[in-house]
Amino acid sequence: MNVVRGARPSICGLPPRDTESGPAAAAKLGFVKVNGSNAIGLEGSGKSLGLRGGVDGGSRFVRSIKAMEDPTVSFRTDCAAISGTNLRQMSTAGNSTNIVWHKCTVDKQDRERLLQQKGCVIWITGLSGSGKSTVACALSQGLHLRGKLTYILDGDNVRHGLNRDLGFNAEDRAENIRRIAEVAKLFADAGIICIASLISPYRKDRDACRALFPEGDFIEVFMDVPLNVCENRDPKGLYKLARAGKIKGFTGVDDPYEPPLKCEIVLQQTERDCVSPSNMAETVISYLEEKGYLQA
Ligand SMILES: Nc1ncnc2c1ncn2[C@@H]1O[C@H](COP(=O)(O)OS(=O)(=O)O)[C@@H](OP(=O)(O)O)[C@H]1O
Ligand SMILES: Nc1ncnc2c1ncn2[C@@H]1O[C@H](COP(=O)(O)OP(=O)(O)O)[C@@H](O)[C@H]1O
Repeated sequence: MNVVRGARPSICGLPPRDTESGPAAAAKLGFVKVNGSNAIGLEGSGKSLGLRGGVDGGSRFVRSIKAMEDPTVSFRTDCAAISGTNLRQMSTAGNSTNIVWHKCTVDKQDRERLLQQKGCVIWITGLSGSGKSTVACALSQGLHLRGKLTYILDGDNVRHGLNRDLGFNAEDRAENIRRIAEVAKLFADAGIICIASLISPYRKDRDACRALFPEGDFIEVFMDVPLNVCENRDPKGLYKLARAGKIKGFTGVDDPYEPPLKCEIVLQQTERDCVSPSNMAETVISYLEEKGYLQA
């Protein structure tokens, strides 16, 4: 029995760092806290480990860490394999020259096995007020209840931080969309189902995002809601301000919205036909199920 206890073993002559502690460090060592006591997962032992998570309204999921059941998973201890430095290939990306891609032995598939899902991005596009944020939340909730890990990148929210330097002219919108797509790509690589909800009004910007992802991993969802419905909702009073000329370049008023010509999912709503956000979320979840994204 290979029980790892105490401080991390030293790697390449570096002394063990006793500053590393907490759940992340414990997880690295194979320790996971279950109901307050330390349970130990054993590499290659064929034993699974119960983990409690996904709490909602009193219901709990008990899931097992598949990686720990997988006899092919083993720790590499040689420096080259761990650091990935045996794969040196100089490249250039944008203004960055002489850069080297660093590859790790733990990859996307390993993370997906652990999470029992496939990393991807659900890209929700549509007019302001079309219900993007609402459906993003409903979707996140629906997937969470199924024990799936999601993260929402909402245009409005990301503009409070990472994209606070950007406005709403075409160039800034393109940069806003590009950055969110790059972040979504990192989340997808982490094995997470990333939900991006932003107007993303221009087709060519959305197509550029799609090109960043492997085939199938960019799932474009169009909120097909007529402008008058969005304008009647106007929860933030922005259409009113735009019509009064107090906001310039407002999407749908004096800046264009280009609907997708071909996308994976259309969530349609008319004045008469009111579909609930949870029904819309179910449509997306069915798609994910059918395409195999809810399993590793
Ligand atoms: N000029 C203009 N046009 C459109 N929207 C505007 C504008 N100015 C501010 N807002 C508010 O910003 C939110 C849109 O941000 P996004 O990052 O989704 O926009 S974009 O994808 O870069 O076009 C958008 O949020 P939602 O209503 O949730 O879509 C608006 O609240
Ligand atoms: N399926 C729906 N049916 C009726 N109203 C909705 C629906 N989805 C969203 N809404 C309402 O429409 C308004 C705009 O929704 P929101 O999610 O903020 O849109 P967006 O993020 O596209 O700007 C909100 O007041 C919300 O409650």
